[in-house]
Amino acid sequence: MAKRLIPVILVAGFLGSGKTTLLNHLLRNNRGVRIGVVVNDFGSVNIDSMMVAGQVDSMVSLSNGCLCCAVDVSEMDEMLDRLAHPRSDIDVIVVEASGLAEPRNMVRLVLGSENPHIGYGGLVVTVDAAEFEDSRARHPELDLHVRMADLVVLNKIDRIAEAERDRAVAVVAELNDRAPVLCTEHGRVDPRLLFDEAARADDGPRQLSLDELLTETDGHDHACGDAACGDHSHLHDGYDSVSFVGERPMDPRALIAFLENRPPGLYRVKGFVHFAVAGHRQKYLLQAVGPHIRFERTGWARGEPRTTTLVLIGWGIDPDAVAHRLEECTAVQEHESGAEAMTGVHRYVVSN
Ligand SMILES: Nc1nc2c(ncn2[C@@H]2O[C@H](COP(=O)(O)OP(=O)(O)OP(=O)(O)O)[C@@H](O)[C@H]2O)c(=O)[nH]1
Repeated sequence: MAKRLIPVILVAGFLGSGKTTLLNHLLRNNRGVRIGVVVNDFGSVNIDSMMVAGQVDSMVSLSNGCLCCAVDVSEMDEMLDRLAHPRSDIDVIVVEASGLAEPRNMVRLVLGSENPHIGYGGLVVTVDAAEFEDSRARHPELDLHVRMADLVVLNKIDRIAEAERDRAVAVVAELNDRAPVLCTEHGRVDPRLLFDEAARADDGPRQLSLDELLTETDGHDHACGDAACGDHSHLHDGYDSVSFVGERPMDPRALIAFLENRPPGLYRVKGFVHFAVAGHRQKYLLQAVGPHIRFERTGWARGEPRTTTLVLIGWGIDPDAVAHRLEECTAVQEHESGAEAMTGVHRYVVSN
């Protein structure tokens, strides 16, 4: 019997909508299914790969550019070849796109793959239910992404009231009456849904989305400059990212003041923070999506340098000015006392 094709499932969705959270959920609840991942981040520091590291055996990570136009089919093949080869023990590959990726190009890259061991397993699009209306108003491209999905994960429903959720479901269904819509908190999707879906790759690559790809026109001007990208604008047109690595600890008050008064357009901040405040020397995971700020306490690995590593993404921002403001948030010296300085941070700490 021919060896089963390894399905490649694409996970796309706007900045901060919950792709890494969903991926981590799948990795933790893999039910014995061996998952290989391709993680792509827009910044030069790949925070996403740091967030899934330790949970996954096989990972290929790409930073500093959007998979959808930073690589061509042969480069995508190189990545897939590292996970899917005759001796591979991987059952399924999940590709997490950057939050600015153009799913259509990602699908094209997988469908164009010459790797004989893989099959296209479908496109999952995550949607931040709380930010959906604002985001689609600012980025009409997001509607097209929902239309292309084989499964829509309407995430963060804990942040909205039931009526708002019903409205969001109705909008998604109107955009795409073909794909199931799952309402989730923290990306908690039943993995069987994806992996069962994925098993269909036995019958050859699924081409549901391809039909749409070939017929869909989104009416936008082409602004990418990459002929392979097709005739459309990109979410990452006009976006800038700043990668910040601070050797000196961060001053908690200054960092909170920065986060609460972000430069307009700075939509996404993620990474790890080192505060050298007595009793608070843990590694703090920082996540900001739109107006929401969140810290989680985690631990430093043995020997891990105590640095602050952040990626900041926004539209119309001045990257040098952002980097400068962050530099100003670094503390001149370690705070041996003054735990009260952490009060502002504590307002945003959530336990996992
Ligand atoms: N309240 C709430 N927060 C969530 C939920 N899902 C994810 N988050 C939080 O949203 C933030 C962003 O989640 P990620 O999974 O990193 O989002 P992402 O799509 O991978 O982000 P990018 O890679 O930057 O595009 C994190 O702080 C998550 O903990 C949810 O269902 N409810």
